[in-house]
Amino acid sequence: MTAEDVDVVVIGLGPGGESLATQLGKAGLSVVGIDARLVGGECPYYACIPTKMMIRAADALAEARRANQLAGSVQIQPDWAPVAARVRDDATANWNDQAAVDRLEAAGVRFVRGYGKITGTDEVTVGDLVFRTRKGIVLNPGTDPAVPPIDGLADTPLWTNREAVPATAVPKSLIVLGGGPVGCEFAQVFARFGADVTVLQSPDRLLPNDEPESSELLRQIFEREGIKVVTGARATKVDHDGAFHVTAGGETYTADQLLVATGRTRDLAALGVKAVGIPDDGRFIQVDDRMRAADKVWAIGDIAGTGAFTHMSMYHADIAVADILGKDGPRAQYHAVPHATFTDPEVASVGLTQAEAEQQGINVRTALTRLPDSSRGFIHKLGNDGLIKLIEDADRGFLVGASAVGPGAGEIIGALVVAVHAKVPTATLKGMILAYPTFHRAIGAALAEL
Ligand SMILES: Cc1cc2nc3c(=O)[nH]c(=O)nc-3n(C[C@H](O)[C@H](O)[C@H](O)COP(=O)(O)OP(=O)(O)OC[C@H]3O[C@@H](n4cnc5c(N)ncnc54)[C@H](O)[C@@H]3O)c2cc1C
Ligand SMILES: NC(=O)c1ccc[n+]([C@@H]2O[C@H](COP(=O)([O-])OP(=O)(O)OC[C@H]3O[C@@H](n4cnc5c(N)ncnc54)[C@H](O)[C@@H]3O)[C@@H](O)[C@H]2O)c1
Repeated sequence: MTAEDVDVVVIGLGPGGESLATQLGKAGLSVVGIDARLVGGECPYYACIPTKMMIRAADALAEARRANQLAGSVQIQPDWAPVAARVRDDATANWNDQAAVDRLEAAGVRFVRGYGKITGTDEVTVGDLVFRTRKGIVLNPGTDPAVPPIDGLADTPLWTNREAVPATAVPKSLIVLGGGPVGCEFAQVFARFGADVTVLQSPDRLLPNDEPESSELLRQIFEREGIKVVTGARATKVDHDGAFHVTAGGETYTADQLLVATGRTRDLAALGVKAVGIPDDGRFIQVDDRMRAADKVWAIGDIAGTGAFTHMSMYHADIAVADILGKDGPRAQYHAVPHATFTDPEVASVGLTQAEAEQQGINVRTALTRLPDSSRGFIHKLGNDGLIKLIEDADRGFLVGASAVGPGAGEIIGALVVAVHAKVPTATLKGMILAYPTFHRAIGAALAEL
């Protein structure tokens, strides 16, 4: 096979890879973008966008139910059909990426659908095509759902996010294995559409990467909504006889459907990373602050292990683009990475948790205020659950982390991202004027406790 010479090959076109390839193509480089599945990756077709459409619908139902106590009498007949149609038609164009391929090609990128592999220094093979790169290779392979090696689980008709997103009907009953962001978001959606949902989570709380107070509040709300939450429950056995029977923590739970949401994985050996000196036995690819993983190799997105979020993939892309184009762009820094889990209430955070700050030896001072105690919480009444927690470095006098749980917490956290990112002195934050009566005004109440 004769190799073709190009400037850059991008293996995997998740949100970051797509953006990077587009930027480099527009900058005049000869770029080949390779994806085995759909251009844009998990986020537009099986993750962020369709799941947030499902959540929008589930939240509309919850809000309509609240109207019964706030605004009269409302009759609700949940129907999954409009949700499934919106996911199929609006979010994913029936899982067709032609529009994304067209956009990429309009930017001058050559798109190849197939599984790309590094087959030598500066060399990538996809099917019977071989490319030799002048400037380098960018890896944006993202992750596949991880299905744990539980006795009896393989070969059952389980769901991961890739089957739950295209679902055309709501199961009567659902076991959700894993209480991280994926498990929690889906659990509440399907419960609000009438499924009898049980979450089995092996750690002792939901969303273990968030503050314990956030986890505890979400658990209370899930239980209030009729979702069964079993923590400390590591699944060890699955039987399927039409229904799923999952054994965890000595008990057996039965449901019509099982959704596995136990994390993500990527086979680095299949990507051929060893050919450029990158170890292929770990979960992630180590990168420096310019996203360099090896000589003339960059890795961006989930695979970099700095937070599996679309905003991180896009952030990495811009840094790698600047480096590839030889520009003196900003270096990656991770002291103010935000995330939001879009349950109701939303659970958002930025920077360090209290435990992480303490582990780093920071002299931590914390403050916590509850949204129902705020004026806006009092007005809002039903659905006002939430909190704001601040983590201050007391010696240096600025916030190193913060959490917000509540209606619109993913928006509230924006103000705290600015504070943590820019290391704004706590004294300066205390002088802010916050509009009345907003939920974010509770940040002021929390600051007053520091
Ligand atoms: C259910 C769910 C909901 C989520 N919701 C949110 C959210 O609300 N907000 C948020 O910020 N994040 C969310 N995420 C996370 C988000 O989807 C990812 O962080 C995001 O997609 C970025 O991933 P990535 O750029 O690393 O690559 P991915 O999106 O995983 O895409 C990688 C692409 O590479 C391709 N590929 C892999 N290997 C090869 C190869 N060897 N050759 C060719 N192609 C290859 C794959 O086919 C895929 O298209 C969610 C995730 C899930 C599962
Ligand atoms: N809104 C968002 O930003 C959003 C939404 C969804 C997913 N994501 C990202 O996608 C990634 C994947 O999310 P996820 O929730 O699948 O993974 P996760 O790793 O965050 O959570 C999975 C949970 O399942 C538990 N678990 C593992 N094996 C188990 C078993 N056998 N029995 C019971 N519990 C078990 C794990 O301990 C963990 O707490 C995350 O990194 C997250 O950042 C982000």
